[in-house]
Amino acid sequence: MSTHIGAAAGQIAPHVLMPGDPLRAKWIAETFLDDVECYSQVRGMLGFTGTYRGERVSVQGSGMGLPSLSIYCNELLREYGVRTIVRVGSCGALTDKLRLRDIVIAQGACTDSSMNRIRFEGYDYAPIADYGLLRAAHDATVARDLPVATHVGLIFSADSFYHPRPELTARLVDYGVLAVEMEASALYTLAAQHRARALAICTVSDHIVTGEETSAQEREQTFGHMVEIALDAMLG
Ligand SMILES: O=P(O)(O)O[C@H]1O[C@H](CO)[C@@H](O)[C@H]1O
Ligand SMILES: O=c1cc[nH]c(=O)[nH]1
Repeated sequence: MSTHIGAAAGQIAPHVLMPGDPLRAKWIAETFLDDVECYSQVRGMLGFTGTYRGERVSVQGSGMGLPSLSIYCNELLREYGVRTIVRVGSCGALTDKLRLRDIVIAQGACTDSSMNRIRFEGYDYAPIADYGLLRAAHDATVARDLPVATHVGLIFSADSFYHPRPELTARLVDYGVLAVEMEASALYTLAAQHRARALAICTVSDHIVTGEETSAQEREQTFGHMVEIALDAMLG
């Protein structure tokens, strides 16, 4: 058992889906996996292992924000031998090119977090997705002919959900950033450190431009297309 994950050695698969919401983790496990076992309930941050088309897959909640995700990623990568993590998150659309429920595959992640400034002593590091996963996820969206649009591009991993400086977010949009969430930058950095594969796929739950939003229940239980893409990419 690690400090924050109550699993024994071998209970977690090498491939992990990682939503922020632990109840989305439960929904994913119950909806998409067979032979599911819950391996952790520590702090309510649920973790499950099951099988998808015969392959073992785990689903681990990360909580919200880079620091929380970093705890779970560090423990998965250091103590449980995890090799692939695909975040299946929600995000806010920052541009009218995106619509509610569209999918964003995060090629790279900008951030206002100081975690990497501390890690790299002021140098800028560019956290990017694993190219093989990114390409496989994009191919999966084409093969599945999804009823929602998919966008590949930059995401902003913010420290604040209620951002105090929206004018700075607007500047990021001028430089091509599509959407805001709160974890991908840390996920990509930790995966690089541990020579693991990572990708973040997010469904647009809020539209910052139009003010549209989905309910908490919808964020928990209806963002299935990104999960299908993630499973195809991870196991394909
Ligand atoms: O729905 P999840 O995966 O938690 O992702 C997004 O939702 C949370 C904010 O509501 C943040 O964690 C953000 O990244
Ligand atoms: O971080 C997030 C996630 C969803 N919607 C937002 O506006 N921000």
